[in-house]
Amino acid sequence: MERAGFLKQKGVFTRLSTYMLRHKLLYTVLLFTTLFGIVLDLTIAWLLSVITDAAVRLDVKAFKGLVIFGLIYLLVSAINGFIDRYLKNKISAKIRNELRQDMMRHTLALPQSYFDRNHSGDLLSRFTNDNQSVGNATGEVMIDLIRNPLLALAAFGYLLYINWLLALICFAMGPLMFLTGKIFGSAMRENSVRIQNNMSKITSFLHDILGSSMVFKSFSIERRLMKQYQEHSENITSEELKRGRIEGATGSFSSFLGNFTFLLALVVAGYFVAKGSLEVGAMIAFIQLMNYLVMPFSALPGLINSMQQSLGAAGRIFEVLDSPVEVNTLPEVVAKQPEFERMVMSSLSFSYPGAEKHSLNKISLELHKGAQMAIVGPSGGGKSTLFKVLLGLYEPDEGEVFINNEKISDMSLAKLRSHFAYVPQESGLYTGSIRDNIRNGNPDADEQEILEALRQANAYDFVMELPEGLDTDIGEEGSRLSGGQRQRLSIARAILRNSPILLLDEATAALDNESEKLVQQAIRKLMGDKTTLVIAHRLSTIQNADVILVMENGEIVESGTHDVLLAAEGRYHGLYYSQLEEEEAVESEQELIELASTGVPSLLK
Ligand SMILES: Nc1ncnc2c1ncn2[C@@H]1O[C@H](COP(=O)(O)OP(=O)(O)OP(=O)(O)O)[C@@H](O)[C@H]1O
Repeated sequence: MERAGFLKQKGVFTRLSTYMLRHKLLYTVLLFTTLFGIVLDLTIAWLLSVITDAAVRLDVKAFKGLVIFGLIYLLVSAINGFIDRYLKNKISAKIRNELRQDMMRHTLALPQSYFDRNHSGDLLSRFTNDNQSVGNATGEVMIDLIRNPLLALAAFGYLLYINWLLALICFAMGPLMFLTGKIFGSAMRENSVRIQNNMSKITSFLHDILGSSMVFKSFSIERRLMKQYQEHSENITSEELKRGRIEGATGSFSSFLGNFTFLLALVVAGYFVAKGSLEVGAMIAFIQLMNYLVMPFSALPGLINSMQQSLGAAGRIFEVLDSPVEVNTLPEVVAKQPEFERMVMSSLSFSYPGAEKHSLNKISLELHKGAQMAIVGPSGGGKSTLFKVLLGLYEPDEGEVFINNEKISDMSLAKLRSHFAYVPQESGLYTGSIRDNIRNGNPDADEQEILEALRQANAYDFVMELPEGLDTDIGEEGSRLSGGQRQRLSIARAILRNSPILLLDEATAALDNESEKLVQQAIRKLMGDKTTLVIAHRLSTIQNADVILVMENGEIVESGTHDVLLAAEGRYHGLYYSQLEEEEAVESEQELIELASTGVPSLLK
């Protein structure tokens, strides 16, 4: 187990070094400043001994030169320190930036199944917490891991030169320090993994909650959420407290060893000075050098722990980077819209990974240029899944889809998707301006084309009334707009895309009559003479469709025009009349409310 973990970390480190090697030059300069820093550290010990000896010898003349030397030393040391810190930060920032971008490029290419399986909050945590942690490893921690043993070695060499017996006493604690690191290291590693997992859970939780403030407010579940958050937060605190205990034990144990050796060596050094076999200056230099020997050894276990934490974080990032992608390079927007004549689905079946039952079962249909096809049916019938397969988000288990006689499995995903303009149920708008959102339909669209699309989508007037017009920031997922406004912007985006087939997933959320009318008008303009495949939840909107398919349990159980299906008195007939009854009930309820609200004041008069 332990060995497997070590091998895994070794693999992660090798992987991480490919990023580090891209900055060979910076690392070389950093190595130079580090080595120079060690020389500067030893120089201080030497300077102390020279000043002390000059003082003991009452050699006043020597001080002028020593002061000048000291000032130059301070200047050089400050410059070296600046370059050293700057380079560490620069390398770490650059590697973090590269990892972030690689991760984003990879994430954008991940298949839909990845997003269905993994929580977006977990991904967020890898983009932020883990990225930060890896940055530390490639800068500060990495260099200190190299610097500290070198400093200890150099100090040991100097100590040997001063007095070999003292040097050996000091060096004897080395193995003990490593033992400390080993004892506490594995506890620290396990603790880090638990903290990272808890961080990922809390980020996922926050992501869900903060993205749906209306839900928690309307359900008044603030206390419940607070309690759940408290649990998540306390789990992290309890692990952090454990970390504090482990770090405290590691730190105090290693500084105990360090101080013990230090005192021992000091007593011996004092004894040598008293006996006259060691100069006072040499003893002062020795005390300084002791610090350089003790400090790296006592810092080493902590550094190894930090490195392990960072490698854990890097492992989580590489896990994402190793997840299979659906495309090797991010697709380009296809500038020229493809011609479309006919789409055929033949005996298409599909089950979600791990699911026992088919979500699509032997679906066959034909859609011709200009035709308007509607899909209706009970919830869970497979309507959205059909769209997902068409868009190439999932591959069918059996059967094929042909567009103009070409198998979609032989097309690039970019080419396949260029056939469709998709209007999702939930609008799918992003934080940013209206202009940016509409342009996602066609990044090359000019101002006139954007305004025209807004006009056709019945969105022009409301956008122009906003203080910042097209530049208005619509908030998270368009939260500063009404439901109907969001839908009309989503339609404008699809209009701008101008693809031959329109995939329209009608919103289930009911809009008020006025808003509904505006959206319906926009949809009609969007459909125009376009080939349309629409998932319809309100059957009243699709009575003119060329063909209506009724889907149930992944199968097409009925198909035909509105009149034919009504006459057949089958599933569609049942769905249609039950919805009609519901709508009538809602309408009469609304009439009663209106009557009540207009009637009450007149009674009061
Ligand atoms: N990501 C998924 N993983 C596993 N099963 C899924 C997934 N998405 C949908 N399903 C299942 O596939 C079946 C068809 O779902 P689908 O979303 O296509 O239905 P739908 O007709 O669009 O429903 P609705 O009208 O409610 O949107 C359902 O049984 C559903 O539970």
